[in-house]
Amino acid sequence: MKITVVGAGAVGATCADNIARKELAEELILLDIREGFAEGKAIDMMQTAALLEFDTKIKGVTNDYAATADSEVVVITSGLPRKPGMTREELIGVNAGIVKSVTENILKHSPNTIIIVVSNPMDTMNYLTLKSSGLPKNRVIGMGGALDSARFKYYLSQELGCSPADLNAVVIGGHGDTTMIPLINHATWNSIPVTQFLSKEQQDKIVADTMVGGATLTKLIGTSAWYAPGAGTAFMVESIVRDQKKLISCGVALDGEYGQKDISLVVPVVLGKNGWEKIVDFKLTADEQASFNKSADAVRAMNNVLADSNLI
Ligand SMILES: NC(=O)c1ccc[n+]([C@@H]2O[C@H](COP(=O)([O-])OP(=O)(O)OC[C@H]3O[C@@H](n4cnc5c(N)ncnc54)[C@H](O)[C@@H]3O)[C@@H](O)[C@H]2O)c1
Ligand SMILES: O=C(O)C[C@H](O)C(=O)O
Repeated sequence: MKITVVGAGAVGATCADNIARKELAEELILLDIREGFAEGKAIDMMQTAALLEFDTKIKGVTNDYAATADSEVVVITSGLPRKPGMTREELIGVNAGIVKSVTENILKHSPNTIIIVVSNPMDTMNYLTLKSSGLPKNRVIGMGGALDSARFKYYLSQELGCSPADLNAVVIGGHGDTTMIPLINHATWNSIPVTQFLSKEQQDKIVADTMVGGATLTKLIGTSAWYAPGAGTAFMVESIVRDQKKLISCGVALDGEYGQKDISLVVPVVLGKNGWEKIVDFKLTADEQASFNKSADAVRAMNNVLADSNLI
């Protein structure tokens, strides 16, 4: 198994670190545009191999796409992160060009790969990759829901005083401060609805905190988060390369599912060796479906920027 991570910054390096620790690949290429950066990060990580006892061989390269040839999975994290006070959507101007050119270069050497898009604004960057790569839709997957669902579980566990691992909780919609939809009415604590243990006020606060989870960390840190984003991406990679068929919220192309078409939005999908293999219908209430449609409108408006800029 060969995996490539593009972008050796905070998220890309953390994702690579998680992939190596889990030994998800024999060969892991870390690629960045900044001279020597990925090489340095890769050597630093390889120097943990003796301590952490993993066998994955990590190699860093500067813009050398030939080194990525025949990767079975490629993770794209290249691009600017937001600063405090910014929305993810404000990154589109710079990141769309980066994601498009990275995708083109990757496909020259790995034409049948599975691409996981992390760069923001993720819903629109995943749509761009779907449109510009020509890959079958099941092989283009956006990371956002895995992270947002983990954050949702964190906030629920804090309020319930329980282990996040005992929770089932899912976020769908868009990966934006106002477009994500934490499905609190579907969330359970070892199969008991969490709504049985939380007041309406507590529920509303958990939902609101989850939605601005990324912005909260950006304000605290000064740039956006990377530990949970890197782990969330590796979690998806693991389900694909081990063919685990885990049900994970991911950004995927919708063709009528959840009432939407010609858009990438986050919905629960089964992830396995073929990429996303099945969209699972959560049977939304009328209110949840209305929120989903509103998120779709907002994401579609961002997607239109791509056409206006001749990127698709
Ligand atoms: N989808 C999510 O849930 C999620 C979570 C966290 C971060 N992100 C996004 O991921 C991206 C990366 O975040 P970060 O914190 O790692 O940023 P970072 O600045 O630490 O790293 C980005 C890296 O991309 C590299 N890069 C830029 N252009 C490139 C190109 N053309 N080819 C190869 N490499 C290139 C930079 O040199 C840099 O090392 C941002 O857009 C951020 O918003 C998304
Ligand atoms: O918040 C950000 O801009 C980065 C990422 O999308 C996140 O949710 O952590």
